[in-house]
Amino acid sequence: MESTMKEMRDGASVLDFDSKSTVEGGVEDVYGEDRATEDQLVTPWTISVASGYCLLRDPRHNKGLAFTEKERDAHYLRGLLPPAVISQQLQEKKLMNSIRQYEVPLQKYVAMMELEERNERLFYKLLIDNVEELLPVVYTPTVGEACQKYGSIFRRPQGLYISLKEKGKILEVLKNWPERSIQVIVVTDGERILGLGDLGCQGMGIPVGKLALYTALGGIRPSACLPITVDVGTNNEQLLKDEFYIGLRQRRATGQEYAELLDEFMSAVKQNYGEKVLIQFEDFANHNAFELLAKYGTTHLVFNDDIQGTASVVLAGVVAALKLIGGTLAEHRFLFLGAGEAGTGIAELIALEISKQTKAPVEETRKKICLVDSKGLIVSSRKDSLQHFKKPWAHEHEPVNNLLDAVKVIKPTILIGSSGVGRTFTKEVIEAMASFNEKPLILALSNPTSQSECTAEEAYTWSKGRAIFASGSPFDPFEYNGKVFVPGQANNAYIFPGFGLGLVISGAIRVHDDMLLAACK
Ligand SMILES: NC(=O)C1=CN([C@@H]2O[C@H](COP(=O)(O)OP(=O)(O)OC[C@H]3O[C@@H](n4cnc5c(N)ncnc54)[C@H](OP(=O)(O)O)[C@@H]3O)[C@@H](O)[C@H]2O)C=CC1
Ligand SMILES: CC(=O)C(=O)O
Ligand SMILES: [Mg+2]
Repeated sequence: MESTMKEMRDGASVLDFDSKSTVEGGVEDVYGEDRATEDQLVTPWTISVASGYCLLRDPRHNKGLAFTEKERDAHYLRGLLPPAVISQQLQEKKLMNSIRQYEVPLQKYVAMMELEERNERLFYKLLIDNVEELLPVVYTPTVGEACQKYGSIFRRPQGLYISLKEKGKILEVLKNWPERSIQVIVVTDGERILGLGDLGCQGMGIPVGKLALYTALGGIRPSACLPITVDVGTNNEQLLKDEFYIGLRQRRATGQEYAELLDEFMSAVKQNYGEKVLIQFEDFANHNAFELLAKYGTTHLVFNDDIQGTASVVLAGVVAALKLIGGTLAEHRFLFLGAGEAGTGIAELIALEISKQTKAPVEETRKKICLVDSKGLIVSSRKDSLQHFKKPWAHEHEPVNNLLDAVKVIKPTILIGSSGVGRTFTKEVIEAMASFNEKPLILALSNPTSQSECTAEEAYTWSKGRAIFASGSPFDPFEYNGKVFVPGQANNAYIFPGFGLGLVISGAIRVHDDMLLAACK
């Protein structure tokens, strides 16, 4: 052992390279480091001990200038740091000062990601202590722009990439991840990133951001969190042409090829981490999201954040808003713009809760809720052509082509935007809501800010200060007629970290609707 270690230090005779090597090509230096060819690889050896120079480069343990005198002695750090010892509190102050100086949100994002790569404890300290200020940086809206530009800002992998190239080897890929005790996985296939569409492999920013919140808001150890992007290609032409694109350069696999990769992934996760690992599906397109949830909901500990997390947080928001707008849940009429994952997920949980409260069957309570999609109001005459998750919402009603007309005929008390399309709550729509509601509840859930159905300013101005408003991405307080209105944020971030924590610490192995209702309360 002794001699092997010495040989490794002295120049890697361990690998038994000599001048008679059969390796063709490659340029050789005295350490044999450049012997690798494409056919014959040189195994990269590192001796990893968390002390000295390596310790300063290990984000899990590095404290930078906050290492105390005693720690500097104990961990062989003398001389590797300037003499000043700076407390974590002061480090935090310095970093917040420098982050505040950036005017471009993406620069703040990059600064935060660099900090995470350098000093993980400090990263989480900043995030926890300044959550209101930094949530829009590491999460929506800035994470949306980060995903769009991920190819350019990508430095080091922050999670696992499992692509079609890894088919048949996913279990091995999972074993490449340095941590063993994984409790929460957030996985995306990048097809519906916020309201920005298909960003392929660059969707990785989303699982990374979501898991940062699992730690900052849920208290799950960072090492127990694993962000994963399953790359089955992208249909985003711009990315396919982008020379900096980091993903598979092919159109999306579908059908059996897609299902088989996902199936291998789900089996490998269970085999590697056991039955109690939580898998959160995030930002899949709806044609896969509902199917994956139905398929794996009975065999794995999974939930879909966009369908179920959003439902839980929005129901909680509506129930809280009843204190302002009055009435019981059952006394309200709901209209949605957008009948996808978020829209139908929220609608179903509201119907379920009304059913619980009133003892009416859920088939009846669903009738209090109407949804508009890109083709107009969902009505029974459209039933045959509807995707399965829309069918329960195809009520008996005359066809209505657009949102404004739907608002006028249905006269909802609560209007919820989950369309992914910005500025769809027009002046006419908000004015109509305000014409028959003393306090219309307006939720513009779509992310990021550019896709919000309306801004806070628009909701308050067009309703003459009467709207109760919340949005998926945050808006600043707005002053109208001398009164300051503070908009709420309706985002699943308010629930998934706590929900996930509950699942993990309770030892649950399946997620049930009752848990979502309990979380909502
Ligand atoms: N605040 C939060 O916590 C959350 C917010 N979201 C946001 O919600 C948005 C939608 O997400 P998700 O439900 O998963 O997406 P989906 O793609 O599943 O659903 C989008 C829905 O909007 C409809 N739609 C699209 N364009 C229009 C339009 N111009 N007029 C009317 N309807 C339209 C679609 O219609 P059709 O079916 O006819 O195509 C579809 O029904 C995204 O922006 C996402 O960021 C999502 C989850 C959580
Ligand atoms: C918040 C979120 O999950 C989304 O917009 O997709
Ligand atoms: Mg999402």
